[in-house]
Amino acid sequence: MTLVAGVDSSTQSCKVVVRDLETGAVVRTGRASHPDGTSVDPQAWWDALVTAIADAGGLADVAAVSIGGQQHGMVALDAEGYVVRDALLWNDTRSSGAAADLISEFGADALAARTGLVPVASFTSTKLRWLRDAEPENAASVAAVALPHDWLTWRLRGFGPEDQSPLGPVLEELTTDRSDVSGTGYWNPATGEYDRDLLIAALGHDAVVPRVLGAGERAGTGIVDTAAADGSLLADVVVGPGAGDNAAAGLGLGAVSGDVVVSLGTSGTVFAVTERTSEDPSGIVAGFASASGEYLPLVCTLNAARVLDAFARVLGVDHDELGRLALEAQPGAGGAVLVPYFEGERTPNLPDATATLFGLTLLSTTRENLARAAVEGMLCALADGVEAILAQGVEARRLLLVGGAAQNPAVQAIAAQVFGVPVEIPTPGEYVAAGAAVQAAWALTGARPEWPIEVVAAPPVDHRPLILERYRVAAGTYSA
Ligand SMILES: Nc1ncnc2c1ncn2[C@@H]1O[C@H](COP(=O)(O)OP(=O)(O)O)[C@@H](O)[C@H]1O
Ligand SMILES: O=C(CO)[C@@H](O)[C@H](O)COP(=O)(O)O
Repeated sequence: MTLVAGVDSSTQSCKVVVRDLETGAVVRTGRASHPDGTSVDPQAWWDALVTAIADAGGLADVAAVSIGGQQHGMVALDAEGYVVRDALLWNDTRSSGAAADLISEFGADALAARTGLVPVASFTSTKLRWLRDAEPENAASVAAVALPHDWLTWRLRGFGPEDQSPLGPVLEELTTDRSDVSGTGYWNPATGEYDRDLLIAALGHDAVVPRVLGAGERAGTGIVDTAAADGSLLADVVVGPGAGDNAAAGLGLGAVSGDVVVSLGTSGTVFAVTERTSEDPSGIVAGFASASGEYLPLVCTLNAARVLDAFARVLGVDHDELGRLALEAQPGAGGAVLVPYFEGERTPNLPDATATLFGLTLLSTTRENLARAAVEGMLCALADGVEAILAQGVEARRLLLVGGAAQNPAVQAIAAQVFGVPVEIPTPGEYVAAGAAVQAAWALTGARPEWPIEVVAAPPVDHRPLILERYRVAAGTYSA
């Protein structure tokens, strides 16, 4: 049996899935946690990757591997290959002022046309501008800029600082892919080229940026044997291009025209695979590229699964019980409305906002209504995203619900009430890692594998417009 491996280095954890090349069947899995926080030493991701690989039984018998990862994080390297400072993650909002500065210097319309994006704090270019202004000494020492999956791929291939890697700090060996580079703010999805002027405007000087690989292209051959202490290499393992996690999930799901994916992980995202680039000067829809050669218009919120984590904690229950409580309440949660901007928010662009519970009365303040308000608030925050994606001309025959929180039956049922589109739940699984495994197989054989995806639930459409109407009134008070 030929085996391939896919990795999802996401915000909260690292997951490794080993699959049978022929059938796509999952053979082994491994997992390790990432530290909390929005500013993280990338070494923690490497340590988690090593642990997750060991947990998955190692990669010694695997023919190919590819790494999907959280998007946008700024991994700044000096000329010796050391990280200059902790990486600022996609959900770190300190660069919101830098985003506003870039917009006022270049204009939202021009930036949307040049990069597919209007800057918000999530995007890498704003983090570089923040570094230039807040930490000029660190900025001056930056020799290369990479994304989380680029850096992990480079390290796994054996590159890195002299004292930490067998092959040393060869910055020119950094690679990325179309999907992840499209979230930097200095790459043009229409031309497929870096926009060097924007990179220089952000960082203050030029730097090495990773070579951009196409779908199915190899980053190289040979990986570090993470089970060996001496840095020896597994010389024959093919390394795929890797991807941003959302694009990898799209690939893992085999998303095609008519599919809109809603992912409920740390972030909430809504996206579709399209033939054409998208340009949204309002900045709501990011015009990313897909991991399979097309495009990936995407809307992202900062507050998704962890909204439910917080309410489960406060109510002293686990996720299953939170779901049971939520389903015992009526749609609309007795008037309780949660606007869940716990981490600030990106869509709408309110980086300093906090969450608010509206509409509480003595009668409505029950555990059931609070649980339901949490689920409704998390989903309603994404409803505008679904509308914005459809406004880009995307057709939605069904919404595919994935990510940690999508496993919750209450989330599935309430999604069918909030979104006006049929909802389907694919077999529970790690779809980012699945997409990365697809890339590994593609890079190994030269052909995209066709592994089956099954839908295990399709809650009947039960549209309750009242839920979203009330939410919009409450959320509207933020921008008033
Ligand atoms: N049954 C469940 N109900 C609600 N939330 C869940 C459930 N299972 C996992 N989660 C939450 O999903 C999140 C992890 O999802 P995941 O898609 O792996 O996130 P990420 O990719 O951002 O790390 C965690 O916040 C976890 O608590
Ligand atoms: O910033 C975005 C998309 O633009 C996020 O979707 C990140 O890519 C993090 O993903 P998760 O860890 O939530 O899967």
